[in-house]
Amino acid sequence: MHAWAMAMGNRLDFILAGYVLFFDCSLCRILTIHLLQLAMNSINGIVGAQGNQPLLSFGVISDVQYADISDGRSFLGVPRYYRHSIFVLQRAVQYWQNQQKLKFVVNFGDIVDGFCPKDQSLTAVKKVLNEFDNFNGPVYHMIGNHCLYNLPRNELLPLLNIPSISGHAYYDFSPIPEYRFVVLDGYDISAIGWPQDHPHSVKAQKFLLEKNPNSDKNSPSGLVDLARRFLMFNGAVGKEQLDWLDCILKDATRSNQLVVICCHLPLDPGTSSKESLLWNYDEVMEVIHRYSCVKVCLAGHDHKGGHSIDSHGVHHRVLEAALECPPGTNAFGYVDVFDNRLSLIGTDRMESTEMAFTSLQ
Ligand SMILES: Nc1ccn([C@@H]2O[C@H](COP(=O)(O)O)[C@@H](O)[C@H]2O)c(=O)n1
Ligand SMILES: O=P(O)(O)OC[C@H](O)CO
Repeated sequence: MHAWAMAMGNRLDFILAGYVLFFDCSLCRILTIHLLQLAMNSINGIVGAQGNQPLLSFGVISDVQYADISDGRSFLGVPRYYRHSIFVLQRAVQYWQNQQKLKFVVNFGDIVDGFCPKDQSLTAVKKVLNEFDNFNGPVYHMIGNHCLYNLPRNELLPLLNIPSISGHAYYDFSPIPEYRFVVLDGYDISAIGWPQDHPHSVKAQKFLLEKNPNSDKNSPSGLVDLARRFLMFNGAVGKEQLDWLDCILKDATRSNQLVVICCHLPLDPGTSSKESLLWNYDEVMEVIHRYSCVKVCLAGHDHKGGHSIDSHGVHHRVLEAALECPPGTNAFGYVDVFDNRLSLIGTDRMESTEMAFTSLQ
C-alpha cells in the first residue's frame, strides 16, 4: 500500500478508536462528532489539520492528435480515434472548469495528428486551440512531433503562445512562489520542424545517420535496447537549452522552489518504451540530478502512459493519450500540488497517481 494511504488508514483507526472509547459520555459525543467531521474531510481531501489543502491545482491532457479523418491504428496496431479525440478535449475543458480551482492547464503536445491533410493543418490546429480557449485560465503548451508534421516552428509557436527566442520552445513559469514549472523543448535538435538546412536540423540528420542504419529513420529495426530511441520522431535537448536548464535549477534552488519538469518526450526508461525516449534523456537527467529541487517529470508521447521513480527519487509520469480513448471514454485529469507531493487525479484511462516526494536526494 502507498505510504500516504497507510498514513490515512492509521489516522482513521485512531479516530474510530476514539469514537468507541468516548461514545458514552455526552461531552465526548461532541468531541467525537468533531473528530468524525475531521475524518470525513480527510477522506474527501477537503481540509486537513496537516495541510491537505493543495497549494495549487492544474489540469493536464496529452496527445489529442485530432484530425478530421477516419479511425486508424498505430504502427503497432493500437486503435486511434482521430475525430473523437477533440470530444475528449471538450469534456476535459468542461471538467477543468467544473473543478473551479484550477489555476492553469498544461497540454503535453501533439494537438493535431500527422495524418491530418496538410491543407487542413492550420484549421485543425486553430480548431483544437479554440477548445482550449474555453478554459478560463492560461494554457501552457509544448510542441510534439505531430505538431511539427503539420506546421513549421515559426508558425506553430505564436499560435501556441510559446515565448520564443530564435525558434526555441523552452520556457519556465512560477505560478506560486513555492513552485517552478520548466517546459523543455524535446525537438530542439530534430530532423522535423526546422528548415532542412537549419543547424539544429543538420545536426539531427547527422546524428540519425550515425545512430540508426535503417533507411526509414523511424524504424527501430536492429537497434538494441536503449538505442531503439534513435528514431526520427524523437529529438534532443541542445547544449544551450541544457545550460539554460542548469541556470533555472540553480535559481530555483536559491529561491527554495520545488520544480516540475514538463516535456513531450519521456525522460526515464523506467516509465516509457525505449522507442519513445528523448535521445539525450541521460544528459538531461544528469543536469536534473545535480539538484534536489526537481521532484516530478511529466511527459506525453508514449500513449499507454506510465509511472516510475528513478534512482534519485524523482517521479516520472507519462500521461495516457486522449487519441486512444474509444468513443465515450476519457483521458485527462488535474494535479493537486502540495509541499510534499503531487497528486494526479485522472479520469477513465488516465490513472490517478500519488507522487510523494522522497528524501533520496
Ligand atoms: N515500433 C515501431 C514504431 C514506429 N515505427 C515507425 O514510426 C512511424 C510512426 O509510428 P506510430 O506510432 O505513429 O504509428 C511508423 O509509421 C513506423 O514507420 C516503427 O517502425 N516501429
Ligand atoms: O504519437 P506518435 O505517433 O508519435 O507515437 C509515438 C509512439 O508512442 C512512440 O513509441
